[in-house]
Amino acid sequence: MAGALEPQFSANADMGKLGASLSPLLVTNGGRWSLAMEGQALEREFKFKTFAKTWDFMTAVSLQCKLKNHHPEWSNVFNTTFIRWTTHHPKGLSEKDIELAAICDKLATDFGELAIEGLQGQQQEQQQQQQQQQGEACGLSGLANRAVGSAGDCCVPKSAK
Ligand SMILES: C[C@H](O)[C@H](O)[C@H]1CNC2=NC(N)=NC(=O)C2=N1
Repeated sequence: MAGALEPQFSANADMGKLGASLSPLLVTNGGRWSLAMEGQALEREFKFKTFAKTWDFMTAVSLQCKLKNHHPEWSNVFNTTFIRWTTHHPKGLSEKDIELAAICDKLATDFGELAIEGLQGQQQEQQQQQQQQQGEACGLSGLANRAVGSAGDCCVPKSAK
């Protein structure tokens, strides 16, 4: 079960510090993010009223990615954006993933993120898991997975190849 996953931090991470900043982001602690990919990733969906708002949010996120030199695995259809933060090299959750996840939460609020009606954190996570089990290939995480497959080993420095 995704909720029972332990975070897998990338090599050289200060686990105590990362654990403390990660914890409030998680659905299990009242946040909005779920651990995925065997604890190596944080993911969630964002919904907005219109495509224009969604795209503005994604543009704002992309500016932060440029500033931090860190990219998400993400996909978008109409008013919904799926974002997964994971570090490709060294593999696992890093400080940048956690920092950018928190920035996404803040930006989403600024751009008028819609509340997921009637769903509390735990229920929301159950729904996400069901969606994963029901075949992510046609969902937004499936779209992001396809992009990951095509991008190859994007983040391995040339010296380590
Ligand atoms: C060479 C450059 O520093 C790397 O490609 C960076 C850029 N952005 C990155 N983004 C992510 N998500 N993981 C990485 O390992 C990573 N590495």
